[in-house]
Amino acid sequence: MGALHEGHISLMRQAAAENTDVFVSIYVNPTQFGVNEDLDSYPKTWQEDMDKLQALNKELNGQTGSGRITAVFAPITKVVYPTLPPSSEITGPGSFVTITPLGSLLEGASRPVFFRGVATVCMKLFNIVMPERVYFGQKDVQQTVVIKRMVKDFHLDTDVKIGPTEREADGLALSSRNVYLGARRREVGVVLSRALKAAEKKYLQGKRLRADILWPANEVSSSKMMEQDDLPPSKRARVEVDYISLADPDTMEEIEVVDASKGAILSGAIKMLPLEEPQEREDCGLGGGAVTVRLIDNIILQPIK
Ligand SMILES: Nc1ncnc2c1ncn2[C@@H]1O[C@H](COP(=O)(O)OP(=O)(O)OP(=O)(O)O)[C@@H](O)[C@H]1O
Ligand SMILES: CC(C)(CO)[C@@H](O)C(=O)[O-]
Ligand code: BAL
Repeated sequence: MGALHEGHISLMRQAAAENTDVFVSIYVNPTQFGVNEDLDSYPKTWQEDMDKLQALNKELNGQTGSGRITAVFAPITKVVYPTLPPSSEITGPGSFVTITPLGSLLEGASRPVFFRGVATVCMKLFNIVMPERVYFGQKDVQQTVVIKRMVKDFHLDTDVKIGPTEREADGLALSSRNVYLGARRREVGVVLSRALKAAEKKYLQGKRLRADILWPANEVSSSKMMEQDDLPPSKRARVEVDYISLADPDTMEEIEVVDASKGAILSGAIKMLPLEEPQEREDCGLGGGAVTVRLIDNIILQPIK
């Protein structure tokens, strides 16, 4: 969806290492945004994106045995949705791909049209470009599960490859939406990756029960929420937890016990609420701190042989 950062570039590097020709798609797909979501404020940085791709190609040209970015596919909506103006209503008309119940859980529960939009646009992109391999980031873990399921169930002839989540030094997952955070919310936003790390530690220590794994994550997030609530509005960055989940890696359904031979997916979503009292000369991020920023993250609890 553009507004490229190192997370996206890392996927392109991986694709270039494994293929001769890499197509980059840049398209902010309207059908995956609900009517009250942030389609209009989604960051668009076309020129900077092109500069980054050219810089990457320069770097790749100097490497032997590496492919390069051959094309950027940035269609207009009339090309992607040729028949009807696309609908973001759950009951709206259109030709859609739905993956249920997988697409209704977690991110799908908070964003009811999201995975219908994602599966639909990816089906279109795959049909147009006919890639031998497609590259997605682990940051959007449920999306990777949905796409793998779609490829399997619709017999699509492509390999789905997943690249690791790129992070800031303190653990915050890179995301195009981070530009809206500003310094105050940026500092608090790292709570999600800290909470998930605390839960992962329990799994690595041998815990397998849901309650034993998730309590430290809930503890980390609720103490951060309380700490911020107690600060004055001029200093705090309020945060709400949307969900913290421990789920089956194939179905994304919540589990009570982790089967260590299969592993599990720990994931979460938080909402950074608008800044209440932005201060003069404060770095409030794009939008002056007024945009609610929803952040997601996850850790895969690897199977233990
Ligand atoms: N930090 C990251 N590390 C690795 N891959 C990433 C990262 N962030 C995004 N990606 C992947 O890049 C691809 C394009 O994602 P997209 O354009 O939606 O960007 P995004 O940064 O995830 O945006 P947002 O967080 O605002 O949804 C997706 O496959 C996504 O999983
Ligand atoms: C898969 C995707 C490109 C569909 O628009 C989007 O959800 C994304 O960038 O993660
Ligand atoms: N990477 C997911 C795109 C979205 O949040 O709409």
